[in-house]
Amino acid sequence: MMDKVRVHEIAKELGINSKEVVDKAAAMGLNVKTASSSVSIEEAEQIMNYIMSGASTETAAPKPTSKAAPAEETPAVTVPPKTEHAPVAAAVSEVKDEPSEEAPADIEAPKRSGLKIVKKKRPQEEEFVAPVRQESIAVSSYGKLSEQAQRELEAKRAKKAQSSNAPVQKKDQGVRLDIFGGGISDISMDYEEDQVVLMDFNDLGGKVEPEEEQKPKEKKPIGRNAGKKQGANRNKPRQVSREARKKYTRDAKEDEVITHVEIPEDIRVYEFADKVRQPLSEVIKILFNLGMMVTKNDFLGKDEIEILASEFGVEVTTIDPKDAFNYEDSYEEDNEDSADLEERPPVITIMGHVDHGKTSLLDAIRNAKVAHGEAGGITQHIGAYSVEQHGKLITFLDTPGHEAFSSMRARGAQLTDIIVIVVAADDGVKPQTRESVKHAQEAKVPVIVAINKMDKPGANPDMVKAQMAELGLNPVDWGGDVEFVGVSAKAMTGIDELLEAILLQAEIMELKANPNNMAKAVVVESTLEKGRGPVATVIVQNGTLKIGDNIVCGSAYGRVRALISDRKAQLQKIGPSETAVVVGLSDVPPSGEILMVMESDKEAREFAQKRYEYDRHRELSHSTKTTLDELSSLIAEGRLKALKVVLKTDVHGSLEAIRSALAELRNEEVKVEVISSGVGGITENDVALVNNSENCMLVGFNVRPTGNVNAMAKQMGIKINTYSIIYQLIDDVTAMLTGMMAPQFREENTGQAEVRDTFPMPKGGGTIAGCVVVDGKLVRGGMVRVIREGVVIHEGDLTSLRRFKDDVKEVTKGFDCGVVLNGYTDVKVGDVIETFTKIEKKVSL
Ligand SMILES: Nc1nc2c(ncn2[C@@H]2O[C@H](COP(=O)(O)OP(=O)(O)OP(=O)(O)O)[C@@H](O)[C@H]2O)c(=O)[nH]1
Repeated sequence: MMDKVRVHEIAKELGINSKEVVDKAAAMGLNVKTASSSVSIEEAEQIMNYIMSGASTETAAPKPTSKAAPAEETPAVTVPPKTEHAPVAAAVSEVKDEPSEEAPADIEAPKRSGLKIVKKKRPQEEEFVAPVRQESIAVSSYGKLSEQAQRELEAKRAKKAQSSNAPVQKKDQGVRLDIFGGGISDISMDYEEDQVVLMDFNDLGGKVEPEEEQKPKEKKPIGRNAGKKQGANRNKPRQVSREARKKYTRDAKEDEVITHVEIPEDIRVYEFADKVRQPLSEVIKILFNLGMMVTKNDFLGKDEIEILASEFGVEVTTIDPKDAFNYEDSYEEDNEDSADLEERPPVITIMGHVDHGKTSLLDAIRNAKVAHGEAGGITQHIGAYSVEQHGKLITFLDTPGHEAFSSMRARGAQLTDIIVIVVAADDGVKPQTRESVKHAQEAKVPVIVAINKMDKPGANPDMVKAQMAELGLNPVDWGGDVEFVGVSAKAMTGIDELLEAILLQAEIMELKANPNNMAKAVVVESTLEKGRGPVATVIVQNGTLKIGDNIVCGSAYGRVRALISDRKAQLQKIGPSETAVVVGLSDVPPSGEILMVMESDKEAREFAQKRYEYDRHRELSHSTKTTLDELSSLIAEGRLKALKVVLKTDVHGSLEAIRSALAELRNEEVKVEVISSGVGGITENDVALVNNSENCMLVGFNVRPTGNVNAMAKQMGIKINTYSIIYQLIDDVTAMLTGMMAPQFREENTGQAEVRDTFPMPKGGGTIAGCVVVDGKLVRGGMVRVIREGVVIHEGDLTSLRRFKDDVKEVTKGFDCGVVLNGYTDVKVGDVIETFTKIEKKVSL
């Protein structure tokens, strides 16, 4: 039996928002605070009556006798003219979705207002609005509706079909309502309604007499608004300003036949409402009814858009807002047969398991080649470098392996031509080796295997070959197509062979680019440098990047002021597959971003600006959309213990890599929450932030705190954790997280004894169980449980364990003993007593 009604149900019934109902109910003196507060049916009726009539039960016009019919069932409002109270009330029940001031059904004004209210949603009924799409499922580029949504839709459609057959719809009845008692321009439609106000030419007999609309303004309201104050307060219940009404009226008139809209894929609730010219509350209501709680700033998903489109009878096509700043599309790719295409150097990424020698190999290659190059060439770490082998260049990406590679791939920047997988000859294939192979296979990038540490006595290249062959990489000398080269980064052997193999592979691939095109490059690493500002290491994919070029790079733009090589040489230009640090950007771009040369400074600036606005827009409106199901998991999430981290790194690549690694450190109990992160040194702000947060760790990667920051941290008792190896950082954070986890225990049973007899203790002190140990041993100091016929009937402590009259620590199998249980006397002959200890387990993530 339902004898309570919730506020939101009343609101839904009335088609207004819950807050209004709460306010009204409170004004009536009812104890109603939120949308989920409940009231009795009588109170609900009073509230509804009050809201509809603007008067409380005592003063209101006679109550509608039946519950208001759903709005959909009343496409044309039927208010017979010149009728008094009761019919007015009936009319009220039919137009319950109307705001109270909109349909006063002014008895003295029903002459020839020449207006009628029709439902916009039913064009087949109302020839006035014929262009409105009737098809309920809008054609769109989106995927299919979810099953549940589909069912909801079906149900709604059935309901609609039913209601459209209802006899109340008599379009030619010539229904007239004087809305607001004003002129046409003043006529408004409730912004929560889907009705449009149209001239009713039937009633006017073809003559429009707008003058008549002016008069009722002064007239005394009768009917729903009868008990209400006049004048300024007349429209109070809905609080819709005249301007707002005008606006909606105007919009409605202009856009009443919206059948098709173009929307961006990422559209928020209020933007969608605006686009389809529907009240925001209506959009929220529809989604709410489907169990989706959204706020106006939430982004809509594909299914939600489908549902809404169908509800509003609007066809929706999505456009990509990113098109506005997608400068990449404007790049004129070179025709494959173009005579301008020239051979370009290969770009190599080295991957492999930790400690198998990636860094050593990169260094070995670089050192070997630098020594041949400019004398004393001092190299700097810039994230990429080129070496020369027999007059041919090879560019190596020198970034935190997988992560940088993945993040670049995620951004669609396929930069790497060949992947060199390093495997230690003495260690063989390990988890990260497999991961590297997987990466390469997924990206369809050819692989060369460098078997490193060949200098070690335990080196076993055949083992490596066999293991790699198992992963699908068959060595050339075994009849496969993958080059395996034995090297030693330490002894500097095999380096030339490796470079030869790379060049050979590159030759097969026929890598080409057009050096005469405008440059298109990919950011490998970026940072903010003192004195130079934002700098980005780029690798040119096509064209030639020159000093003075106008460039755009995501939301950054500028002019190339300097190009610096890894050997600190100032360059004038860099061609395809070449790398350099670019100075002159307005901001630090993320790795993987595409840098492109533009015709003009203005063009570059515009693209960057649009991108900046887009990014900002997205950032400001983090979606808080949740379904009811998600809500409970969010609540559960709130119970998660979070280790907060403030993270600073030297370059963007590491920042992204560490962030994503930290995000993975979680289980059902603990997680990492990076509350602030950035590229650059640790600042006093960072220390202050950590100081103000609970469970917070300050982490720096390849950055060191300076004097002031150190002093401040010391004073506040904050530890600054700095690292230069990602794995150590992750290990430390993992240890911290583990420390936050609740201890877990493991039980260890020590033994069981059978109760053979029981004796009452002197002075009623309990029961002594005379037992024989049948398995293991009974021990004192641990826990005990009593088992009767296989069922545990008691668990607790052991008060005493005795052999004859002596207290003992333990009694082993085959011996008798007396056992007294703490607070438990109901031991019976035949019970089994078991002692056990709880051992704390080492928890791990
Ligand atoms: N004997 C021998 N040791 C090597 C060789 N190459 C690297 N090592 C040693 O192996 C260890 C790991 O080398 P790294 O170059 O740091 O390995 P990595 O794969 O870059 O490791 P991460 O950067 O931690 O992923 C170091 O102690 C090196 O000195 C080699 O060819 N022979």
